[in-house]
Order: sequence, then structure tokens, then C-alpha cells
Amino acid sequence: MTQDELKHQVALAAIDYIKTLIKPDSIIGVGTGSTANLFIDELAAVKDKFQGAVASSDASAERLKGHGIEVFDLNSVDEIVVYVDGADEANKSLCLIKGGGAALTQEKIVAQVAKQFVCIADESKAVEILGAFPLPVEVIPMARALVGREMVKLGGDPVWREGVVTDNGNQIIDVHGLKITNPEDLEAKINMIPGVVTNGLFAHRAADVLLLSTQEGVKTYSVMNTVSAEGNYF
Ligand SMILES: O=C[C@H](O)[C@H](O)[C@H](O)COP(=O)(O)O
Repeated sequence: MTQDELKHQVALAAIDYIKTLIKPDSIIGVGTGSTANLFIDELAAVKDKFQGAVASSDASAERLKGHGIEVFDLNSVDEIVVYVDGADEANKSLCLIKGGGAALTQEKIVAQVAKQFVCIADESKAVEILGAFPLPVEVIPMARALVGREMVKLGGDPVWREGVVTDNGNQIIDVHGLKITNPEDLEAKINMIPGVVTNGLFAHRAADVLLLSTQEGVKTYSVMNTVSAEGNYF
């Protein structure tokens, strides 16, 4: 299977997974990126089984609306039954790096509200140690140089994602060269720097479930059970 086929396979698996959770009045959290897009397209087929969605980006909101799915403002929603989103990397504790598409801040907000966070990814995203994928950090524009210098102190090599403006009007720094052995600690340290909106480590709010698309099918990992019935991928 190609990577696109793997992504499609996991999007379908996510639909099967959420079917057991949703009710006619449910609001679903929907992520951003190429895997999330395939999930949105498949979600259209079951749109009569839930009330609507909260999106983690303008792009996802537009795609949802294009399928006739109602998009709610997060502030008007009491509960999100499940949040489904992709990732750039996932480790066996289901800590993630996200933000390759610059949507990390809104993704983290929606994930925090959701009762359950289901990460959907193809097998190329599973890693022993996070950090081969450059860690995105969303910064207030005037703080970009300051945050860059602080990233160097933390052992990283910051690169400004020039030309990219987030949905929140901010900028992105991609931090290369980090070998992230303690994601919780690094997530907190980076978020303490003035001018950082948030960073792409999802460790304090890791995924609850990882649906990992492999050539042998979709494997299900949860925090309680990183060794799935089908075998240990990590
Ligand atoms: O900002 C973007 C998100 O964190 C994406 O979920 C992440 O980059 C994975 O995207 P894709 O499914 O396209 O690999």
C-alpha cells in the first residue's frame, strides 16, 4: 500500500471507532492535515449520526462545511465526545509531535476539551524517540528571535517557517536536532518562554488511542495497552 492508501485505511478505521461513541447530539472534534482530511471526507457518510463538529483550523472548518457538516464555535460547546487528528510523530506513550501544518495551537485546545483523543497515523509516524521531525513552535511575531535563542540553549536548531502565518496570526519556528527523551518536561519548558503560544509536543495531553495504519492492517494502541492484540509495533 502507498502512504496515501495507508492514510485512507486509517481514516476508515477511525469512522468505525467513533461510531461506537457518537449519538445524535454529539459534537466531534476534527483535526487538520492530509490524514484528517481523509477522515473528514469519510465523516460525510455518517453525518446524520451526530450533531456537528468543532474544527482545529479554518481549512478543516471549510472542508467540513463543504460536506454539509455543521461547524460549531468551541465556546458554544459543552462537550466534545471524541477528537480525531493526525500527527507528525507518535511514541509508545502516545506522546506526539504535531504542527507540521501549523495548526498546533487550536489542535491542542480542542484536544484538551475532548473526552477522548484518537490519533490517526500511518506507520511512518511511529518512533522510539520524538524529535527527528522538527518540533513546531507557534510564536508571537515580536518574540521570534528571543524564542529562537532560547531554543538554541535547549540544544535545538531553530528555523523560521518564513511566509507561514497561523490561523491565529502568529509565526512558526521549526526546531531541528532535538532528541526528546522527556516530552512532558520539554513541552512545559518551551511553553514557559515569553512569546511562545504553544509548542507541538502533545505530552501533557497525549493521545488516548493511536490507530496506526500498517501494511498488515490498522493496529490499535492505547495508553493502557501499547502492545496491541496484533503485536507490538514500537
Ligand atoms: O498542523 C498540523 C497537524 O498537526 C497535522 O495533524 C500533522 O501535521 C499531520 O499531518 P498529516 O496527516 O498531513 O501528516
